[in-house]
Amino acid sequence: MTVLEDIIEGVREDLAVRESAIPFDEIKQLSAAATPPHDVLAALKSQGVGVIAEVKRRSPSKGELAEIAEPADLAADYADAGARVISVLTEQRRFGGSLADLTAVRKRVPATPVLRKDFVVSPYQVHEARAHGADMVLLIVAALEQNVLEALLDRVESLGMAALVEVHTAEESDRALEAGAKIIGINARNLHTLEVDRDVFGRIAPGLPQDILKVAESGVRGPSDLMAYAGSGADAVLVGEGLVTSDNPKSAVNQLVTAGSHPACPRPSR
Ligand SMILES: O=C(O)c1ccccc1NCC(=O)[C@H](O)[C@H](O)COP(=O)(O)O
Repeated sequence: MTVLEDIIEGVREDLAVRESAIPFDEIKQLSAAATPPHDVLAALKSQGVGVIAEVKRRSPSKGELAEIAEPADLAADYADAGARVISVLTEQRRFGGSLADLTAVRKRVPATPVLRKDFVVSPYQVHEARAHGADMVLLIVAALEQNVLEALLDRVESLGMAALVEVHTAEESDRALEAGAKIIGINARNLHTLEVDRDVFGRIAPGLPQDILKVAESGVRGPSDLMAYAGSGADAVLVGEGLVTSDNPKSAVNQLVTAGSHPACPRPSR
């Protein structure tokens, strides 16, 4: 069993518990009653290379990263420093996240789009994301059959949210395009082996259509990594570990935002 398969097995077990506590019809009603979502596409299309800043306590690859007693405080720092989107890892077993984290962040940064970063395999989780205030949902191509990917993408967009469709290979990027993805995240991390290869972005991004928003995920440790991804066509970078392990996460985001809007930073070619 690969790391990704192991994570998804746990995600399905936890999901079954939540589904028995709150039935599907009820979570649908809660999602319909939530405050309308932000326009994430518009936020990501604004000038320069954007920063998606992640609330990440721990990970399968690195173990404990940061305690993060108050995820809302961290998110407020990220937003103040100019992050375009706040990513909240809600998976519990391997990342130490929760839907309570998502709710707390949503409340604290009402003007900033929020991504539910999880291993979404069912429409229930999409409604759950919306009910807890998410504007964007991660869909991992490697974790989903094509028909399921397409149905989930439809569901996300029908609720007014945006999908970050994550790929790691050229074959997966073909599947993402086939499904109708508008925002494609190219993850440097192979979720089966956990190996990080920053060159994956540069191999896949140039083959994607110009109008697709391209997000470089994983392995950003500072402004020079952002600049390198920008040079290969990134519209935004998604950063977790480099921020939560910093002595000053707010300043770390600010440095990335400054680099992403600097005249020397390669421009996204939209
Ligand atoms: O981070 C992991 O170890 C990991 C393992 C298995 C599945 C997903 C994993 N991470 C999710 C992510 O994609 C990252 O949190 C995100 O891209 C930020 O990466 P980084 O800046 O390197 O923390």
